[in-house]
Amino acid sequence: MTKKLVTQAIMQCNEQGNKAFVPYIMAGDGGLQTLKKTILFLQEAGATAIEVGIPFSDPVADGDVIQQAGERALAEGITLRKIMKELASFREEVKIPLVIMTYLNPVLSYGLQSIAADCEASGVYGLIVPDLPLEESGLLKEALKNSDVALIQLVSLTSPAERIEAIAKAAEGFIYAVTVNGITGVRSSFTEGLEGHLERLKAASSVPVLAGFGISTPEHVRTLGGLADGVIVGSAIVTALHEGDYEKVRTLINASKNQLTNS
Ligand SMILES: O=P(O)(O)OC[C@@H](O)[C@@H](O)c1c[nH]c2ccccc12
Repeated sequence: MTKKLVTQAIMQCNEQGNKAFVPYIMAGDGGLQTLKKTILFLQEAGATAIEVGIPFSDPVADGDVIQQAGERALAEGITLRKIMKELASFREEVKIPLVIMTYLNPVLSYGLQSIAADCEASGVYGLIVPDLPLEESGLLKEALKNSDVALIQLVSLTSPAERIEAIAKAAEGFIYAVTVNGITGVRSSFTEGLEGHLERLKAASSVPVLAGFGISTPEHVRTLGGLADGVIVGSAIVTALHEGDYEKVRTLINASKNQLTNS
C-alpha cells in the first residue's frame, strides 16, 4: 500500500533528524479571515502538519482552553463547510498537509459523498474523529478509500493490548497516542508507564506515532518527542495564538528540531 501524504510528511521530517510537530488550531478563533494567516505562519515556523479543529457545540473530549476557543469560533458562525471553502481558497500556498479534527456530527451533516474530493481540494489529508470508534468507522473509511485522506485513530493509555493491535493494523496516516487520561489541556506531569506504552505502540504500528494531550512546554516537546515520532500541541498553541505570542509558538516548534540523536 502506498503511504498517505501525511505519513510521508512525518517520515521525511524524521529522516531529516527532526521530530514531527503538529500544532492544533481552532479554525475561526479570531474570525475566518485569520485562518490563512495562522496556517501560513505555522508552516513558515516549521510545523510538519497542522491539525485544524472545527468548532462544535458538544465537544466532549475538549478541555477549557479548546472549548472556549470553540465558543469564540461558533460565535463567528463558523461551520465545517465554510472552513473547507476557505481552505480551498489558499490551497496553493499550503505545502504541508492539513488534518481536520472534528466530531462525527459535523462530518455527517457535511455528507460523505463529496468529502474525500473536497478534502483533497482543500489540502486536507487526514481526519481525526474522536467520537468515531474504529468499529464504527466503516462508512467513513469507505468514503475515503480511494483518496489520499487518512482516517487517523486515537489510542488511549488504557487501551488493552488486543485493541492496540487492532488499531495499529488499521492505522492510516499516523497513530494519535493520547498521553494522559481525560480531556485536552495543559498538564504538569505525565504518567510513569508512558514510555513503555509508546514503545509498544511504535513496535505494533507501521505508521508514525505522535504523542498528544498535555504537552505545553519546550521540555515536554523534547521529552515526549523523544519517546514518539513527534508531538501534537493543542491548548498551549491555541492560547499563544489567541494572545498573539508568536515567539512562544516558535520556541515550542523549535524544540522538536534536531532531536533524533538524544532520544
Ligand atoms: O490541548 P492539548 O492538551 O495540547 O491536546 C491536543 C488537543 O487539543 C487536540 O489534538 C484536540 C483538540 N480537541 C480534541 C479532541 C479529541 C482529541 C484531540 C483533540
